[in-house]
Amino acid sequence: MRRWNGWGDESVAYPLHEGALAFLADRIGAGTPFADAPFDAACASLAPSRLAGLQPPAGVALHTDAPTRVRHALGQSLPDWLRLRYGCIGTAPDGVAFPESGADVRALLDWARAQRVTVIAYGGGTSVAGHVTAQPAARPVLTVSLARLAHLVHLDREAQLATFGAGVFGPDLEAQLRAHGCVLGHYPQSFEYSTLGGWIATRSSGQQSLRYGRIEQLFAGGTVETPRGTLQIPAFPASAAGTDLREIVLGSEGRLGIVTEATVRVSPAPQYEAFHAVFFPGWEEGIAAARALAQARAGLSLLRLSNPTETVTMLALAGHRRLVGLLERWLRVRGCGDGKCMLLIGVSGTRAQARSALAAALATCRGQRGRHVGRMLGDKWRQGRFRNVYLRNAAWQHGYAIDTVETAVDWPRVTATMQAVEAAAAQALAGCGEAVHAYTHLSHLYAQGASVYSTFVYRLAGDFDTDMARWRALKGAVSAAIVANGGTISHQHGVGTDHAPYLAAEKGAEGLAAIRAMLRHFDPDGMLNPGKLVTEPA
Ligand SMILES: Cc1cc2nc3c(=O)[nH]c(=O)nc-3n(C[C@H](O)[C@H](O)[C@H](O)COP(=O)(O)OP(=O)(O)OC[C@H]3O[C@@H](n4cnc5c(N)ncnc54)[C@H](O)[C@@H]3O)c2cc1C
Repeated sequence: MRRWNGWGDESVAYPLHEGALAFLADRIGAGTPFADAPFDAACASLAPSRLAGLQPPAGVALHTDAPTRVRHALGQSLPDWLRLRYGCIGTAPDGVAFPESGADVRALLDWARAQRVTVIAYGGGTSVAGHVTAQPAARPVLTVSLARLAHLVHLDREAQLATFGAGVFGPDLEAQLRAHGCVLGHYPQSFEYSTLGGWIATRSSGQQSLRYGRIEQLFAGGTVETPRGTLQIPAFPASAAGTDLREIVLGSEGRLGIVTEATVRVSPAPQYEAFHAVFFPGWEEGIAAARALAQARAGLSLLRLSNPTETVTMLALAGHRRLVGLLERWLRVRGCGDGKCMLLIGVSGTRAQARSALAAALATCRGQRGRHVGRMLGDKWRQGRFRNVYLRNAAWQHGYAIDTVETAVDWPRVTATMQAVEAAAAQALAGCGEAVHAYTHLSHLYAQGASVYSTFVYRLAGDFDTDMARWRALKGAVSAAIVANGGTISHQHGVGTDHAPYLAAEKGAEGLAAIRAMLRHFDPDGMLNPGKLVTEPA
């Protein structure tokens, strides 16, 4: 069963070992564990449903019970966690509907418009930017879960196109494709619990986007039910027929309509896949190699460069102290001591393609004094790629919060942005009398620049207001640092509520006005997910 107040399946634990706890205590002080609010108390705190007793469209399941409402009230951002863990749910949907077809979604939107009900589309609820949280509103709020629209509708192997119900979760989507020898290749870290519709609506990016592309490249067309009517977007290999309507659906965050079916570009399953690790003496060498590899368009499936603090942290959290100790001694005599950086390199395709891409990549790395250490760390990363997220649960149990931010900037600004974000986090938490353990990796690499992804670990105070104040201080400071350095407010997590105040910095007044006008066209009454993406001007 899925955890109601944390990440993932209740039966999966990813404990922090003694060494990892000592590592954290050394850097930011020992955490203090405290009890979470019980589920029953969270349910009891909800206001009565304003949809109870209303008759939904024929044949559509509408649940107004408190447990279902709590389970669909919040996403996975740190403020969402604070509200769940402390039992301060606040606003919750008045009901959750489970349509089983596009026609059900159409009927729900027509019904909601007639009843003056606000509608929030809900995929997997893995948003980390406040996307699925109901705003305090005079109107009742209906969350529409796409969980029952999860099937492979059509597969055209010749055209390499697959059409799915938009509520399909990552593992189910890949399993249905694998049965036909295909993959989509979209692997966000939230893969286990995020959905195709959510990926499209938030412009998501998967860990192997270097090979398969971001969701923008994978989304070929589909069906969107909007309050005004049905938007059907056909899939063409390419088109010069004016504005591409996919672009207005991508990143629309549930404000334009509900994606019911999506057609995606699939690939034959790779025959071979491997992940290798290379260490560099320092950041300068690592980033030079990473940039050269990205700009060579070298046929790799993954490049992920950790800065020195992240490298140390990953090695400390890995356990296996003896093996890591041996590795570090081996690296030290080869010039990679304190300050070393780890680069993960993924190769996929036929064995011959993978071997030749890897050989070329390692030659580039050697030019920057990179030391190839083989596949062991890469294999470990692959095993843990969707499991490391469970560390958030374990850290919380020991009194630590983990939060992340991400942006993308051009190469000349990558290092300065990384440093500014980490420094801003340290300063913000120092203002709260706390220390932060901040570390960064470049998660997605392009010829033009890279995504800069920073993680922050800091102590929880154990009460809602203080922890919310700490998060606000941190989030405000790092967001301001991103904007000041010319970064986008989000490379992959979207805007939601948490990033909305910073959107004007990159869209400008005219850009925001155009987005608002476009949303108003499809949703004239403003009934879809208000307060997300763009706020209405005062
Ligand atoms: C631990 C963790 C790791 C993550 N790693 C990544 C990562 O590597 N890459 C990445 O891109 N993101 C990542 N995310 C963020 C998150 O998983 C993505 O934003 C994801 O795309 C959200 O999908 P979802 O199905 O959970 O959508 P939800 O959270 O349910 O919804 C997100 C938004 O999309 C809208 N929406 C959902 N479905 C539809 C639909 N069918 N039609 C219209 N609108 C819809 C919602 O209304 C909402 O505004 C991570 C999140 C967590 C918690």
